[in-house]
Amino acid sequence: MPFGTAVKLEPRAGPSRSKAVATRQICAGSSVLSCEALCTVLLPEEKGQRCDTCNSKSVQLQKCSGCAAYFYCSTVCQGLQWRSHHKKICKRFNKYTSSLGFQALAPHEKLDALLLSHLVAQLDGVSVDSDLVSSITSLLPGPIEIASPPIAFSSTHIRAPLVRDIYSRFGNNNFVIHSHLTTFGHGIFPRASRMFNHSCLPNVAAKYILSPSTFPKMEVVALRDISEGEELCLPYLDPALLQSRQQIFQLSYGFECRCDSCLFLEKIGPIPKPPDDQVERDKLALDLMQFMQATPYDGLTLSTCSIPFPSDLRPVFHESFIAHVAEKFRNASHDGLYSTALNSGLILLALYRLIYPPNYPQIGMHLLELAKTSWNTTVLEDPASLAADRAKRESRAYLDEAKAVLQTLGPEGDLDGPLVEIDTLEQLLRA
Ligand SMILES: C[S@@+](CC[C@H](N)C(=O)[O-])C[C@H]1O[C@@H](n2cnc3c(N)ncnc32)[C@H](O)[C@@H]1O
Repeated sequence: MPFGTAVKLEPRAGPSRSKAVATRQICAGSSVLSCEALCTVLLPEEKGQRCDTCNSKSVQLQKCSGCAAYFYCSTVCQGLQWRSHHKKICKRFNKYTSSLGFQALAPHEKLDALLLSHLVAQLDGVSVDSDLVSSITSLLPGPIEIASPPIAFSSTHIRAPLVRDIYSRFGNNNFVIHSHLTTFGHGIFPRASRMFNHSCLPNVAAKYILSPSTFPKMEVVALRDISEGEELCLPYLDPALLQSRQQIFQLSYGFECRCDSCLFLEKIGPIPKPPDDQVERDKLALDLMQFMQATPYDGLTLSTCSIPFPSDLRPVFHESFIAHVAEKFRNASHDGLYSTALNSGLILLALYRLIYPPNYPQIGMHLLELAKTSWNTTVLEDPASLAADRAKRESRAYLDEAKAVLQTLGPEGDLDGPLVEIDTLEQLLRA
């Protein structure tokens, strides 16, 4: 299968069937795959905020005059979606979404039902033997057979067994579409699904390019230099789901992850609950920071680092501990003491560096938040004070690091975003 010159498919042992392998050295920041969405659906809260075709945000969307349930930023986008699937769905849409069958579905099932409706309507005029249909049916099915939901359009051509066959690929192949780490829709990208297996220490990441008059495009970008022969892996889930991820892989994807990060967690044993007592929690965080300071951070996560991890620090990997630190940082950075924000922000940074691979977008976004937090302090302080000078230097340092990380992934998603914020903050720091 021709996937481009930098990547080829090779057989792989276990349930994964095949793997995407670098055919040559790939530099960090290079795009290894670019493909248009076959089909997308917006999250309900994004309806009317984004164009249903190109998914760009707009304040001047035109409603479909037929169903009043789809929104477009231009007649070009409306025409594209009309020809693609909406002409088959429009008249029946409101009856379908108010039907008991649709109403009884859980929110995530409703989203799948809408995406499946779009896809079946789109495939209606296509031969069942076509490359398009087989690009979906040749994907690996999920581990559990789930009845397909009612759909808006029943095709005499794409019959129920084929619809079930297609739906059985949804759970373990479809992608969430996001902008600057915020999910706004789901999409089907068969080429990317066919290629990439999962790793909790991925060396590539998916970003989405939104431009008017086209369907959203996925680009898969190298997060670090990749050697010839290395497997390219995406994260299927947020790697910070340290406790729950194996269960999700088993249930939704039918595999056990054996990446370095999972082997590391297996080696350190079960993750104990962190203490409820705030003083003890703070002590745990302090111990983590001392351990990190004593450990030369050379761009490796702990799971690929040879230094043994102290067992009394294991509770820092509890999902509740990470969530607690993230919330403390969020609250303090918006409306609290700089010292509290900086303290919790640095603990979160240490955790992210342990969990995520270098150049992972979460690390870059968090460094940018730290830079903004430091800058906000300089505004509150006397400009001539030592405290203002220190906060400015810290802001500069976090910003430089954020820039290096986020530029690896490059521009993505909505126009306003971290790269624009970096430019603005750079100008403020120069002034
Ligand atoms: C999107 S597909 C990945 C592409 C797949 N290799 C193929 O040949 O089509 C997802 C499925 O690949 C398998 N898979 C992905 N990552 C894996 C991993 N790290 N270990 C084992 N199986 C994996 C699982 O069966 C999963 O449901």
